[in-house]
Amino acid sequence: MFLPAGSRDLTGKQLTNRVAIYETFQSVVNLRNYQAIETPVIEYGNTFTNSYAGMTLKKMLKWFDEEGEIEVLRPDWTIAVARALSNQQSKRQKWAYAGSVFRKDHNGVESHQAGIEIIRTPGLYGEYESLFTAVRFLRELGVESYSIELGHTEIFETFISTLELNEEKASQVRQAMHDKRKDEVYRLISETGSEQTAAAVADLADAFGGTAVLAKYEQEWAENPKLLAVIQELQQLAVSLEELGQDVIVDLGRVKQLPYYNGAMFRGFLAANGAECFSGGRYDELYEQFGGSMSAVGLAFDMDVLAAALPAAAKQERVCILTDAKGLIAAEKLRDKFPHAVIDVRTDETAETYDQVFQLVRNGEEYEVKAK
Ligand SMILES: N[C@@H](Cc1c[nH]c[nH+]1)C(=O)O
Repeated sequence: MFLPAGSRDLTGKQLTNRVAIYETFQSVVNLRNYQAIETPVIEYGNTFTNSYAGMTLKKMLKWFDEEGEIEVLRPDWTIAVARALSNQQSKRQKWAYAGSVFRKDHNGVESHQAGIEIIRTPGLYGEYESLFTAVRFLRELGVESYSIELGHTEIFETFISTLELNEEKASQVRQAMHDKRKDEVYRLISETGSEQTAAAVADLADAFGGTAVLAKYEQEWAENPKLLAVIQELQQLAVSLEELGQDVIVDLGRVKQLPYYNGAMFRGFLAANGAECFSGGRYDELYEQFGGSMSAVGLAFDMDVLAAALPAAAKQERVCILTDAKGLIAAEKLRDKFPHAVIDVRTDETAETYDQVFQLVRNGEEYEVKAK
């Protein structure tokens, strides 16, 4: 039997690690007073494709329902949670979730996320809380070597808004910028006539690295209150993370990879393999579809990346109890003697390896335990 392209079965370390990681996530968010939320796996496509959410149907798993409406498998938690919360009376600010998202990309179709969303909080509270939760969670997992990258939607968008680009052109520039194809960025923008903006945006493709980049652009944009405010915001976040002992990098040329972001954006990268283990940002405008903008910030961890990166859980003692079918009850009782061991009760021999093997031998009505 075959699976559709992109679907896969999972066993072993990757799966066991993921379960353990979910447990750590639950305990971290419980201790920070997050409220759990779960949304259905099946939703209307429009929830994600409307002009506020901005996703495209192309990569979603979708079909028509009997009324001809497009339904999709949850392609994004953040939008689904916003929809759900807009129907709720709850005044809670901090929400946490865990489960699959479905998008067709190079990694397949299903990925596993655990995330947080923080709404209705003042100032930079949402950014701090998101980032601090990430730091705490990764520390609890024993992930030590990673960098947090800070970016901001309003740098690239401010430059772009001064140009009259149609949708198609704007998305080409965005893509070229995302791929850091500096020459292409310059070419596309200078075609519109503004060579000065073309040079400024192309330069942004190199504006990444350590936090010294912030100091450089603080000077460069000293006369531009909007960009200066962005730099100062990123500086505050960077300083707070560094105070917690965190390695911070910045990418001022970063473009939003999800259409709903409008503010600070952050990502976590594992030092070992450069894999992105979390990603998030501010998205106040997504809530405008429910009447009025609202402070909203969050991030989601890639549980598959984390599961692959963690070492296998510490080995537990493995015990095998061999018995005949009638001895199963006696074997069950024997478990109490090994409260922390992994115990396999078998009625047949096996090639699996154990630290200890016992045989239950019938002696009248009783069973005796013999070491093998
Ligand atoms: N939903 C985003 C992560 C996120 C959570 N909150 C804000 N952003 C993602 O899938 O990458």
